[in-house]
Amino acid sequence: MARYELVKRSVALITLTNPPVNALSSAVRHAMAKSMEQALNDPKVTAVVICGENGRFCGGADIREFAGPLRGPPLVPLLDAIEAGEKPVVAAIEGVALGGGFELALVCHYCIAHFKVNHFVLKIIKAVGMSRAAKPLSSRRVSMLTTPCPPDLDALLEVVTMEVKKKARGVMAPLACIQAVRAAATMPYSKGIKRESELMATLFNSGQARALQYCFFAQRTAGKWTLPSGAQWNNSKPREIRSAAIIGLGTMGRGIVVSLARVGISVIAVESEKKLLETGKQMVIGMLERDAKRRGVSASLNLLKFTLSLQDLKDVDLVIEAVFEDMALKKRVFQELSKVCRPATLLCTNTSGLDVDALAGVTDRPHLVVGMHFFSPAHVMKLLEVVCGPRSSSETIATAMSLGKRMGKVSVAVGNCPGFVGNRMLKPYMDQATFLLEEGATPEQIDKALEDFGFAMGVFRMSDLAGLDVGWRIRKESGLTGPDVDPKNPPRRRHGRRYCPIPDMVCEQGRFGQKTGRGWYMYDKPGGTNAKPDPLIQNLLEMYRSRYAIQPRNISDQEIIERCLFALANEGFRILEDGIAARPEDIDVIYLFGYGFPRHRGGPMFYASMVGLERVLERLEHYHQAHPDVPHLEPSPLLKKLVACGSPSVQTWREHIKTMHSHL
Ligand SMILES: CC/C=C\CC(=O)SCCNC(=O)CCNC(=O)[C@H](O)C(C)(C)COP(=O)(O)OP(=O)(O)OC[C@H]1O[C@@H](n2cnc3c(N)ncnc32)[C@H](O)[C@@H]1OP(=O)(O)O
Repeated sequence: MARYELVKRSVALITLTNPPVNALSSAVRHAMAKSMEQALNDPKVTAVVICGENGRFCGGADIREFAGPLRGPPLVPLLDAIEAGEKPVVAAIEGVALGGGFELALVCHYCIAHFKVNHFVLKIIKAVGMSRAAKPLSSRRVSMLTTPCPPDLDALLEVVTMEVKKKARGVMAPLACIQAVRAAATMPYSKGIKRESELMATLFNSGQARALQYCFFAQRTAGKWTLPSGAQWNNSKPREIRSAAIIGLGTMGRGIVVSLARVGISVIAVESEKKLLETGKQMVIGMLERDAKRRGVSASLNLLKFTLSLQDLKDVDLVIEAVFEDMALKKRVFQELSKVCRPATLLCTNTSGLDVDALAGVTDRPHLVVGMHFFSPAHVMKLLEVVCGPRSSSETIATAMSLGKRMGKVSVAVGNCPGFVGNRMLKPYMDQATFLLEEGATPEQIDKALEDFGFAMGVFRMSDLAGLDVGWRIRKESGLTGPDVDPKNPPRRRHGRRYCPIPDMVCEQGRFGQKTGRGWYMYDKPGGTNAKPDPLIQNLLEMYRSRYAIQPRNISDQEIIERCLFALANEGFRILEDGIAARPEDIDVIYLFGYGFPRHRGGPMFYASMVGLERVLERLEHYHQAHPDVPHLEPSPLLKKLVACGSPSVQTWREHIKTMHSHL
C-alpha cells in the first residue's frame, strides 16, 4: 500500500502502491502515516520523496470507500504532519494528482512534475539538495503563503457565480468551490481550511455526491459488457480495425467519419450522388480541420477517400451504414454490402431504432452484423449504443465496443428492440409531456420544470433542436397519423390507448423546429437558437382544448417531474425485465451521455432509487388510476417486485431480474 526505501542513504522514498491509480484508501493512509513517522524519526533521513507506482502519483481518495463509514486514519492530520515536518518532503508527480492526491502534493514542500522516469532519482536529489542548501522550510509551507486577494473580489466572484449557476444548474459543488476560493482569499489559513472542511462535509452528505460517485462507477461498469452466453468484455477479443467505410454523408455519417479519422482509421466515405458527395466531403474536411486546429494537431485528411462506388469497399475491415432511417433502403444497402465486401468485413448499422436482426437476415454473415447507434452530432456526443442482435458474435460485439472506446465514446451494449434503450424510454417521457399540454400546461412551463430539475434542455426545446419532422414521419409510417389512420379511431386514441395529436398538428403547419425557425417555440430565423414562447402555439393549445372540451387546470412542477420522469424510469424497469439492458447502470449511462440527464441526479434509475421505489410506485399507481388509458403509467412488475423485496440498492437490482428473457 506504501513502500518505504532509503535511497542514497539519506533520502526516504515513499511509494504509493495501490493499483490501478494509487488511491488513498484507508490501508494506504495507514501505511503512509507509518512511513512518514519512520522518516521523520530516522536521523539518517534528511529528506523525503513521495511518489506513486506505475506512472501515477495518486488518483485521490478511494471513492469505493465513500459508501461506508470512515475507516483508518483520516487524511487531514497526515497532510498537516507532512506540511509542518522539519524535513523537506518532495512530491514526485507523474500522471495524475487528483483530489486528495492533489492536496498531498500541495502540502509537500517541493513538487516535481516529470515525464521520464529515468530522470526521476536525479531530479529529486537535486531538488532536495537545493532545499537543504539554500531555503529554510518555513518559506515552503503552504500555510505560510499569503493568498493574493484582488480588490474587486466580491464583484469577481459574483460574476463567476452567475456563470456557474447558468452552466451547472442546481449543482452544489461548483458553488461550494467558489465559497472555498473566497475563504482562501479572505481568511487566515487555519480558518480557511476549516471553512473548506465544512463545505466539503455539506457536499459529502448531499445526495448529489452519492449520485456523482454512482455515475463514476456506472460509466466504468458499462464498459464491462456481458452476454447470457458467457461471452464478456474480458474473454472476447476484439478485431483490430485499420480501415472503415461510411455509407451516407448526412449529418450522422459526417460526424462518424470525423470520429474515425481523428483516431487514425482510414475511412472511405460513400454517397449516392455526386452533389451530395461533394457537399459531404467539404463539410467533413472543414470539421476535421477545425477539430485539428482546436487540438493543436494536423488534420488527418490523408486518411480519407470519397467515392460514389460501393465496389471501393471490398477490402475494408468494417462498414458503418448511416443512410436514411428507412428499413427497405437499409436492407438494399446490406444486401449490396454482402456481395461487395470480403466475407470477414463487419457490417454495422447506425439506426436509431430499427430491427438490427432484420438487417442481419439479409446478409451472408448475420454473426458479423451489429448496431452502432451514434448520437447527433456524432463527433461530439459521447454515447454509443452497441446493439447486439441475437446472431451477433461476441467478437463482433467486442470489436464494436472497443472501436467505440477508441473513438472516445462511452459505449453501452444493449439488446435489439424498437428504439433500443434510449429512444424506447424517450417515448413515454415525451408522451407525458404532450398529455400535460392537453391538460393545461405550456411548453415553456414543462421545459422550465425539467431545466430546473437539471436537464440542459427541456423536452420541447430538445425536440425543436432535433427536428420535429423525424418523429412525424415515423408516426405517419406506423399509421398513427396521416391518411392511413383508420377513420373509426376516436381522435385522441390509437390502438385503444390515449394519443396526443398536438405534435402532428404542429408539424402540419410546417413547424419543424429550429431549422424552420418555428416549432414548439419561435426563433429569430431558420436555424436560430434563441427560443421564445410563440402566441400561435398558445392559440393552438386553447383551440385544441376547447374543441375536445378539455377544461385546462393548473399543473404543478411536481406533477410535471413525476409524470415525465417516473414514466421514464418505469420504462427502464421494463427494459431491465425484457433483458434489453443488462444493468440499471447501463440505462443511467445512456441517459447521462445521450439525453442530457443531469449527472448530479445520477440517471433515471438512480434517481428513482433516491426518491424511493415505494414512493415511485405509489405515484405511478396514482397517475395510472387517473389515466387508465396510458399503459406506460402502469407500474412495471419489476418495480413492484423490488418494492416487495424492501427496495434494495440499485447496484443489487440485477439479482432480482430474471435473466432468461435476456436479449443481450
Ligand atoms: C477525504 C477526501 C479527500 C479528497 C477527496 C477526493 O480525493 S475525491 C476523489 C478524487 N479523485 C477523482 O475524482 C479521480 C477519479 N478518477 C479518475 O478521474 C480517473 O479514473 C483517472 C484517475 C484519471 C484514471 O483514468 P483512466 O481512464 O486511466 O482509468 P479509469 O477511469 O478507467 O480508472 C481505472 C480504474 O481505477 C478506478 N479508480 C479510479 N480512480 C479511483 C478512485 N479515486 N478511487 C477508487 N477507484 C478509482 C476506476 O474505477 C477503474 O476501476 P476498474 O475496476 O478498472 O473499472
